[in-house]
Amino acid sequence: MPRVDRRFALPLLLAVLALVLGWGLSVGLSGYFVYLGMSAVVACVAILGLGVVTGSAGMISLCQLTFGAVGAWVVSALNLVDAPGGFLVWLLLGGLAAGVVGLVVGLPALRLRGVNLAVVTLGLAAAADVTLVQIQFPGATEGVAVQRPGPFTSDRAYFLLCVIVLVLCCLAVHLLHRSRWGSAWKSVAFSERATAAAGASVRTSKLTAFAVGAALGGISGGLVTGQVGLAFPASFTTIQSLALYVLAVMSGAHLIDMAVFGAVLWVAVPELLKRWGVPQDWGFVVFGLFGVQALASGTNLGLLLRRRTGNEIAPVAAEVPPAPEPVPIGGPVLTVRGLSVHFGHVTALSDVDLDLPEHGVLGVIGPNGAGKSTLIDVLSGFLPRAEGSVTLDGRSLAGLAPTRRARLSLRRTFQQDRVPPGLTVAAYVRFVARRRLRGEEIAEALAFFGCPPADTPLARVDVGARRLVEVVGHLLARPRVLLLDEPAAGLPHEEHLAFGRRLRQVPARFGVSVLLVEHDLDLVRAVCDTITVLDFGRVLASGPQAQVLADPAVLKAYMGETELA
Ligand SMILES: Nc1ncnc2c1ncn2[C@@H]1O[C@H](COP(=O)(O)OP(=O)(O)OP(=O)(O)O)[C@@H](O)[C@H]1O
Repeated sequence: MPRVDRRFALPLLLAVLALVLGWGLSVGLSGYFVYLGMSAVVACVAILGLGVVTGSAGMISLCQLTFGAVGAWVVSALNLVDAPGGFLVWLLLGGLAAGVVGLVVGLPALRLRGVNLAVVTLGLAAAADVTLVQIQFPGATEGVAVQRPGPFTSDRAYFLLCVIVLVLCCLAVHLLHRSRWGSAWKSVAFSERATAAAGASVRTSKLTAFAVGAALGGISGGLVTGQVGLAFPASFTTIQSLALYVLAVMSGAHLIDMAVFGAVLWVAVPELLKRWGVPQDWGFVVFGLFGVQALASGTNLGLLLRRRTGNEIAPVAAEVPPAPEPVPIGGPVLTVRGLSVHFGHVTALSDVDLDLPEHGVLGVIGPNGAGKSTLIDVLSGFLPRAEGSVTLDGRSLAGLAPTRRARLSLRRTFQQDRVPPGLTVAAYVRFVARRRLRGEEIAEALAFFGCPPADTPLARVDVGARRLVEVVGHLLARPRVLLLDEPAAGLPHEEHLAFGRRLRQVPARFGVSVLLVEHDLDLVRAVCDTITVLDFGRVLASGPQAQVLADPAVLKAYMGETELA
C-alpha cells in the first residue's frame, strides 16, 4: 500500500472531514441555511485569497471583489456563448483571468507600499464599480442565467460543489504556503532586503502573491454566478471589498481555519442583525470596528489563539565540536578597489581597497560610523551608486542587483533582525539556502551553531538565536563568500567566544570565505586571520591580525587616547 507522507496526511484527513461535513450540512440543513452556507463558502474562497496577499505577503489589497467580478464576468460570458467545457472549466478560466488581472494590479505594488497601495487598489475597486454598472455582466440584460453543472443543479448539491471547490482551494493554498513561494511571501512581508539577500526576487514574490490572491477571488466570483444565476454589480461593490479585507485582517486569514472563521462572520453578522431588526448595512459598521481593533492592536485572532506562553527559545550553549582539518588559505576570492560612497556631504567610504582570501576570515573593524555596514551594503549590491570596483572570483559585480549577487554566491546577513517570524526554522533555512537540503544536513548545521530544532516556529525563537539561524541558512547555500554584519549581537556575552570558535571552523566545514564586521575585539581576535580597520570611511590599517592590532594608529582611532596612554 502506498505510504502517505506525514506532512500531507493531516491536511488530507482534514480535507476528507471537511467534505463529509459539507455533505452532512448539504443534506441536513434547511433550504435557507443551505443558501447562507453557500454564501459563506463562496466568501471563504475570496478571503483565502486575501490571506495570501495581505496575510502572508503583507500587501494591502482593497479590490478583492473586483477580482471576483472578473471571474464572474468570464463565467457569465462563457455561459452566454455556451463555450465548450462547461461550468467547471469556465470557473477555472475565470480564476485564471482574475489571476492575470491580479498580476497587472500587482505591478504598482512593486513600487508602492502601505497607504499608497491601499489608495491604488481602492481606486481600482471604485473604477470597476462604475464600469460594471455601465457594461453589466454578459447575459444580465437578456436574462440568460448561468447554468449550474450537471449533478449540482439543486441548491443543496451546488452547496456541496462549493464546498468541494473550497477544500481544493484550501489544499492548494496549504501546499503553496509550504512551498518556496509561500516562504518568499512571508519573507517579503517582513523584509524586502532580506528576501533579495536570500537570492529571491522581491518582484516575483509580490506578483505571485497578487496573482494567486486574485485567482482565488476570481474563483469565488465565478461560484457566485452559479449561486445567484445572474450576476449583478451589487455583489461586487467597493464597500464589500473593504469589509472582506477587514475580516481577513481581523481573523488572520493566512491561516486556513481563520479564513473559514472570517467567512462565517461574513454571513452571520448581517443575518443576526436582520433577526434583531437592525438594517443589515450596519454589518459594515461592525466589520469596521473589528478592523480598527485589529489594525490598532497590530495582531489578529489567529495569532492570539496560537500564541504560546513561555520564554523565547535562546541558543543552546553546547560544546563546540572539535575543529576539522584546516583548509589552506587560497588567493583572493573577493577583491575591492577604490571603493567610495558619499551620502550628500558625508563620506561613508573613501578609496577602500581590500582582499578576502579563499577560505579566509577577514575582520573589518572600526569605531561607530566608520563605514562598516556601508561596506557590506555596497558589496552585496544594496548601494549601487558606489564608485570603485568589486570582483568575485575575478568577475566584476558592477551593475548586479542584490538578488543576482546572492545567486552568484555572495551572501550577507544583517545587523538588524530580518528573519521572518512566520516561518519555522527549517522552512526559513531551506528558503535562504536555495537548494535541496536533507533533514540531517539542516539538523547538523543547526546543532553546530546551537540553534533551536528545525521544526521550531521562528516566532518562538529569541533574537540572538534567530540571527544564528540566519547565518546557518546562508552557510547552507554554500556561497563563495559570506558577509556577516555583527552576527553575535543579541547573544549573551559568554556565547560570543563560543560563536567565534564555531565561526573559525566555517571555512573548513562549509568551504566558505567570511568577511566579518564586528565590534567585539575578543571575537575578532579569536576568529580573523587578517583585519582591515576603517576610520571615517578610510582604511587605517590592513594586514595580519597581530600586526594590525599592534598598530599605534589603530589603537588611537579604535580604542581612544586613554587606551594608548
Ligand atoms: N543612508 C544614509 N544616509 C546618510 N548617511 C548615512 C547613511 N548610511 C550611513 N550613513 C553615514 O555613513 C557613515 C557610515 O555609516 P555606517 O553605518 O556604515 O557605519 P558603521 O561603521 O557600520 O557604524 P556602526 O558600527 O555604528 O554600525 C556614518 O557617518 C553614517 O551616519
